[in-house]
Amino acid sequence: MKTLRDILYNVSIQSIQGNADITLQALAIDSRAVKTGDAFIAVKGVHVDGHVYIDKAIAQGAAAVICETLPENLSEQVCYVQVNNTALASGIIAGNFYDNPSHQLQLTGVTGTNGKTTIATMLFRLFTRLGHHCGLLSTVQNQIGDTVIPATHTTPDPVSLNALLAQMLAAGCTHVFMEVSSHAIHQQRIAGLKFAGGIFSNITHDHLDYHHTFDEYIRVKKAFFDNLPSGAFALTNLDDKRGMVMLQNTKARKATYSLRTLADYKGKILENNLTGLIMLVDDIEVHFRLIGEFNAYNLLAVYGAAILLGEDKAHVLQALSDIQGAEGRFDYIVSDREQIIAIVDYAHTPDALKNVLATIKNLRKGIEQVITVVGCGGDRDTTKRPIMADVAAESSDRVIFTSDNPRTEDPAAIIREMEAGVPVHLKKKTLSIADRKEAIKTAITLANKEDIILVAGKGHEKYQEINGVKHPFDDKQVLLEMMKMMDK
Ligand SMILES: CC(=O)N[C@H]1[C@@H](OP(=O)(O)OP(=O)(O)OC[C@H]2O[C@@H](n3ccc(=O)[nH]c3=O)[C@H](O)[C@@H]2O)O[C@H](CO)[C@@H](O)[C@@H]1O[C@H](C)C(=O)N[C@@H](C)C(=O)N[C@H](CCC(=O)O)C(=O)O
Ligand SMILES: Nc1ncnc2c1ncn2[C@@H]1O[C@H](COP(=O)(O)OP(=O)(O)OP(=O)(O)O)[C@@H](O)[C@H]1O
Ligand SMILES: N[C@H](CCC[C@H](N)C(=O)O)C(=O)O
Ligand SMILES: [Mg+2]
Repeated sequence: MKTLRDILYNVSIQSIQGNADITLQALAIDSRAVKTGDAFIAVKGVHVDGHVYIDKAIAQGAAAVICETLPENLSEQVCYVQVNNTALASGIIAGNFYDNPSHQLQLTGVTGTNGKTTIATMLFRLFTRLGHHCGLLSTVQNQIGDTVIPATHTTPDPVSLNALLAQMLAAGCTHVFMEVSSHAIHQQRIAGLKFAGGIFSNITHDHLDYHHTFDEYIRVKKAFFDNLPSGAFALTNLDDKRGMVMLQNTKARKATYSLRTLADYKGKILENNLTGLIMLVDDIEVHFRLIGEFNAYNLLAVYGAAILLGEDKAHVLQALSDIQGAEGRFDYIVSDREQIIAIVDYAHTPDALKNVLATIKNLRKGIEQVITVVGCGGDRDTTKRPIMADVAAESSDRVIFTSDNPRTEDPAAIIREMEAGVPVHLKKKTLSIADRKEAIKTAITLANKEDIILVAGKGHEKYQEINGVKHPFDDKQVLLEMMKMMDK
């Protein structure tokens, strides 16, 4: 059991009112989760200021309150700790509460606009195959060895994050691979964590609703590398325009990967088709199951990180050769009768969509049509909508605009914003069907023998979020059912 004083180690404190030697049951950053004997941390959020819930937290039994501004009336039963920045403090406090599990694990973080889930998942699978006990924190799911724990975020809040790392350590894990989203860096969800390494995949247009400008988005991503310790490695993609910028101010050991220039980990694509990639990796020829140039980058990142974590080159390449990609990433099925290829992919940014469609173009033998079904999420970056629609129309023969997760927005309005991005001469290729199931059905109806259908944006997701309710929905399942029903 920890006391309040124990968990304040390394926290920059302004004042303490009350007894800091009380024993704490748990930590909560949400008043709704507070139970008797807990410490409540009041964090300023995007929508509300957590400080307004201090009284509610106390009414629910909070024994301690950590805040930036003290309430006017203080309760005698509660110890108040005033700090400069509660978001930052919550990471350090959560680390202390759970005995700083990241300090006893080899924790590798992956950041970038696209590829985080793929890289983290492949590292988890690779290191498991190499005989290590591993943990994974990703958009698709969290994992402690074979045990799956559903994920609510790409990077969880600091209390959940440290609790998960502690569980991983207790279960005997030595290596943990996690995605580090830009929201998490900005909101200090990773404060206090000790990383053994950081990986940068790429940075392109996304999340401008949150970060406002591309420069700010770059600055936030770079902060992850700025804060890595000197004993860690920082591995970057040399072929990304901002690859070196990310490492400009890092204290960590710098390393690079590239498909185009000299780098510490160098790759070359020899073949790229539906059976996978054949690549030269540091002059060794290897076959991989993943498809597409963008996955050649992901594979190089995984390879480089594995070597930097002390693994043997030959063992790594042998094991990596047999590993599959993450669920819902270029996940394809081929129909029995007409050999229609249907691909489910999580492309939800302009760059991801461009890459997936370029990969499909490379796979085409010539006459097949490419039919793309795509939507954009509600309550997210609105500026990517017309761009994604344009990308889809440019690189497909037919496009059906549909709903992704509308969240609190009107699906028809999102689709109209997408349609506005399609140049006049491409309009005849497109149609709009808000109902995602109907849209997929229409794509199958339009498909002839050996055509390729891309269903983009939702990948592994098993639901569609409409007005706060998650309705069961699975792109791959819908494709399978519809193909069967229509006997294609
Ligand atoms: C925009 C964003 O990132 N929001 C995150 C943020 O919420 P917020 O700032 O809106 O919080 P708020 O509602 O203003 O509340 C402020 C504080 O008051 C507390 N509160 C609130 C209500 C109450 O009754 N009692 C109470 O104590 C809240 O717990 C919070 O600490 O802090 C919350 C607690 O950590 C997160 O759950 C929430 O994620 C929301 C649900 C979300 O959708 N986030 C997405 C955008 C996100 O983080 N995505 C990235 C991935 C992106 C990618 O992969 O491309 C991710 O890492 O998942
Ligand atoms: N290295 C890459 N470069 C560009 N696009 C990629 C790359 N890797 C994957 N993609 C594309 O981006 C999509 C999302 O990939 P992945 O889930 O690995 O990324 P992510 O960074 O985890 O995304 P999120 O931010 O949603 O967590 C894939 O389905 C694919 O279309
Ligand atoms: N992690 C990303 C995923 C977007 C996936 C897409 N299906 C959507 O709902 O917009 C986000 O929260 O922005
Ligand atoms: Mg992810």
